[in-house]
Amino acid sequence: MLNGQLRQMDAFNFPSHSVDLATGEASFDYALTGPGGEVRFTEVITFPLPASRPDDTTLATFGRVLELLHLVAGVSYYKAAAPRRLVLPKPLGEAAVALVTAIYTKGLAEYAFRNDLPYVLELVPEVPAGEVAIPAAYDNSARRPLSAVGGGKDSIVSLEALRAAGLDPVPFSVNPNRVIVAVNEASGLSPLAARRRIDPALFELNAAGARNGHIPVTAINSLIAVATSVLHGLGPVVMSNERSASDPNLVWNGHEINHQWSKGVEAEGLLRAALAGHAGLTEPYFSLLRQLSELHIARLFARHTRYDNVVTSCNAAFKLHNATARWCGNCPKCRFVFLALAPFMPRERLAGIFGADLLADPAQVPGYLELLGIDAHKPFECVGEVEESLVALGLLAEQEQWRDAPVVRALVAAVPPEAWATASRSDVFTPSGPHYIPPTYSRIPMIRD
Ligand SMILES: CC(=O)N[C@H]1[C@@H](OP(=O)(O)OP(=O)(O)OC[C@H]2O[C@@H](n3ccc(=O)[nH]c3=O)[C@H](O)[C@@H]2O)O[C@H](CO)[C@@H](O)[C@@H]1O[C@H](C)C(=O)N[C@@H](C)C(=O)N[C@@H](CCC(=O)O)C(=O)O
Ligand SMILES: Nc1ncnc2c1ncn2[C@@H]1O[C@H](COP(=O)(O)OP(=O)(O)OP(=O)(O)O)[C@@H](O)[C@H]1O
Repeated sequence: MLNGQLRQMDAFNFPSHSVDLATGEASFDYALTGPGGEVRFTEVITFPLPASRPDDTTLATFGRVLELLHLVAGVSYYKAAAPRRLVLPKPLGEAAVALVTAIYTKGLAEYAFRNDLPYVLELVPEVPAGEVAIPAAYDNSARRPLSAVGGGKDSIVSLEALRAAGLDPVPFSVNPNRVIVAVNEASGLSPLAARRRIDPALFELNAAGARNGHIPVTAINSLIAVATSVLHGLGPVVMSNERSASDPNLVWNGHEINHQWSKGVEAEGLLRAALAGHAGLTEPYFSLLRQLSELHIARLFARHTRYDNVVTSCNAAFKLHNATARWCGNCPKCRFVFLALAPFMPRERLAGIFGADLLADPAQVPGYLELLGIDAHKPFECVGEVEESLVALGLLAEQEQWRDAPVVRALVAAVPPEAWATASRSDVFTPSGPHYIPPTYSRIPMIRD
């Protein structure tokens, strides 16, 4: 009955949104509509409040960022039915329309692929005609950066690079769980946090068999971070999205399918352009690690020992329900991060961080073959390129502490001779590719070595 009703939905709408500046609580309303009626949702995001009320210009900019957030955060609810019409609430400028279009097509590409819904990749939002007010310019580029912290190694590398450069970062997280709280405590810095409450009705629909799948969560977290930064009179939001996040997992019906699309450089450019065009923000958001490979970031992370007891990159620790305490030790991300860190730290230290030595366990071999491109496509997870895994394996084969580990031996034997030729150490450790790092930040020495 429920699914029958959802399948009849032909449009996704954005009825309203509001914010209460006394509590910091913003509500975002959504509706799936069709001949069978409508299903409504409300997402609530609670922003941390600044010590004093911001001036009107700041509040106007904050309001504009919330308008973009309303549109982008709708993906979670759109995906429960995937109707063919996406009906925007009011006229919108070109850059904002480009962002919204990409979020619902490229950001939902893995979802479209897995649910076999090719039309999702070609959605065109319906935008009401009319004038769009031009925002006042808002330049916060010289203020303290807000550094997004996800609990994993990448954001720790950024936080420490900003701190070492004297830029006085403020750590920021959405729904900090135990891992993130512990990472912030280990940093010794005073963090800000926003609370995001997905409408529980969505979980009920999921349990009843509604369409489900991956969404571009980084775009949502990024806009919440930008809104928080504006509200608190802070500077650019610094993300830790790496070079390989821009590379697709596979091509389907002529479209690239990228699990990490909203961490990629295309999404970063679209988000920046929409924030400039719609909210007047001149330097809102960039990834400090954009030109670095995962392996390069792993090398930088190995220099910091203060996070060893808390750092966790495994996605299972970040589930909304039934999260693991730390590393699950049996997923592509755990395997990849273990392999990436192994060349740069003592074996005991790495086993201590993970609570297990993954390269000592032969049961891990099939998963590693996948990462090495020997089996299937790149997994739908936040893992580096095949080249990075090959370079890491090559480095391990040269080290006494690792070369005889059962998994290392099995993998070295399994990699075809021609595959090694595609793995260039200098490519992996030389920063490259497009980026939006502003000059003050691109001079940070730690990112350059
Ligand atoms: C933690 C995780 O990996 N979750 C993905 C998983 O969801 P699951 O049901 O196992 O657990 P929950 O995350 O608790 O989600 C419960 C339901 O809520 C829906 N939902 C969640 C967050 C949200 O913002 N919107 C939602 O609608 C979700 O669909 C669940 O039904 O599988 C889901 C289906 O494939 C994924 O959508 C969940 O992914 C989370 C949104 C998530 O936070 N994932 C990140 C760890 C992640 O994958 N990051 C990527 C970057 C992707 C990007 O482009 O931004 C990465 O690090 O590579
Ligand atoms: N809950 C969150 N709140 C704010 N930012 C987040 C959150 N989760 C992830 N991010 C940010 O999103 C980006 C991508 O997240 P990702 O999980 O890849 O990074 P990470 O946790 O730093 O490192 P790792 O790749 O080791 O997991 C990073 O900049 C990260 O800081």
